[in-house]
Amino acid sequence: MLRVLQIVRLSSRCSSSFVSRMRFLNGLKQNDDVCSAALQDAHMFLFHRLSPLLQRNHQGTFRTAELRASDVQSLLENLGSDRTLLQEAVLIGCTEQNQAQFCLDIGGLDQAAVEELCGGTFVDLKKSFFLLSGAEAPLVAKAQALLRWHQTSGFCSATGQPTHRNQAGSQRTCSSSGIIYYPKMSPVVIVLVSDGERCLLGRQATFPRGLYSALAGFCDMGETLEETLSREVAEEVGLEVQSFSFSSSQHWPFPQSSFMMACHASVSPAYSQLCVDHSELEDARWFSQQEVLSALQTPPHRGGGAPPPSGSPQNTPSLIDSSQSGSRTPDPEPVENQSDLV
Ligand SMILES: NC(=O)C1=CN([C@@H]2O[C@H](COP(=O)(O)OP(=O)(O)OC[C@H]3O[C@@H](n4cnc5c(N)ncnc54)[C@H](OP(=O)(O)O)[C@@H]3O)[C@@H](O)[C@H]2O)C=CC1
Ligand SMILES: [Mg+2]
Repeated sequence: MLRVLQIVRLSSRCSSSFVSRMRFLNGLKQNDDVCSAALQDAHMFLFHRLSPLLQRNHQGTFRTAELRASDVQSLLENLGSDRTLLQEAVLIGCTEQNQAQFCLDIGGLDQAAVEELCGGTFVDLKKSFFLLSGAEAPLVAKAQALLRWHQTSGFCSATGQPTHRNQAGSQRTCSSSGIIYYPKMSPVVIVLVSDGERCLLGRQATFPRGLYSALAGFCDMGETLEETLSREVAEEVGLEVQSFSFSSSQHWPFPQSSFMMACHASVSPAYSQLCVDHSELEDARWFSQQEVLSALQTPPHRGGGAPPPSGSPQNTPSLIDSSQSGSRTPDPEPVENQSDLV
């Protein structure tokens, strides 16, 4: 308790609320007792087999279900589950008021019973991205990535012995060797290539029909950002990048955790002839600014792979990189009709 007070005092002395929140979270990761105390009064994000629990409000928009740790404890009691399940919750952040936020996967419980008791629905993460606000989607993505990491990291890859998590769930330690494991993610570069007039988009055979996106690729061990970018563009479309600039970054939970770094790159118009590697991409093409603008104004097609809207589907992408659209929220409609992502 003394340690809790020390951390609260340290936080309150900081002038910036951002600094205060970061210090508070770091304290929870470092001290299991402090973290346990924060868990008792935390905001909880519930998942069922990695699908988040969403609730629909009066305006018809979706939000993550607002639950406190005490609500989850009552839920566990109601369903005859072990109350200690709450200890498996993983820290994902904190509110502006330094209220800890945790996530918990209750995949062992009856899904329909939990949905009825909580007045919500467990929704596939990809579909949730279309329903949640730009502020909530990244938090839910982070939560799912951490829950998945814990579910698949129960044993040490060096000794084969069980690993044990700290209370925050920010690391796991091998009980035999003492090796500490941290949540893993793969760095990926996603790049919009331009020849000064047009931009280059490609599609993999597995993409939903009509979807084109910027080129992307995993970083090889030892590569810099610019080396990955140049290699991927050379490998996938046979072009040599002249210059590039960093644009933004995003965590991407599909299919495993990636750290996506988005860049713009330019190639010489004189050397813009594409030589597509069809083992990687089904198609890649240059698109004019007008084509991109009209595609972005076309609503995403619904129904998981339904054909793009009529017009000139052979020449116009119906979705451009919708995979980066975590903050894009279409009009609410039945969850099962939301469009697919990469
Ligand atoms: N436009 C796009 O392609 C978009 C991609 N993304 C995300 O970016 C990621 C990377 O894009 P993608 O074009 O698939 O990547 P790559 O162009 O690098 O091609 C994927 C292949 O790279 C190999 N590979 C190398 N390192 C890894 C690793 N750490 N994890 C998995 N595979 C690896 C695998 O081939 P092998 O098994 O033969 O070694 C895999 O099939 C995707 O997983 C996707 O989630 C997101 C938005 C858009
Ligand atoms: Mg690729």
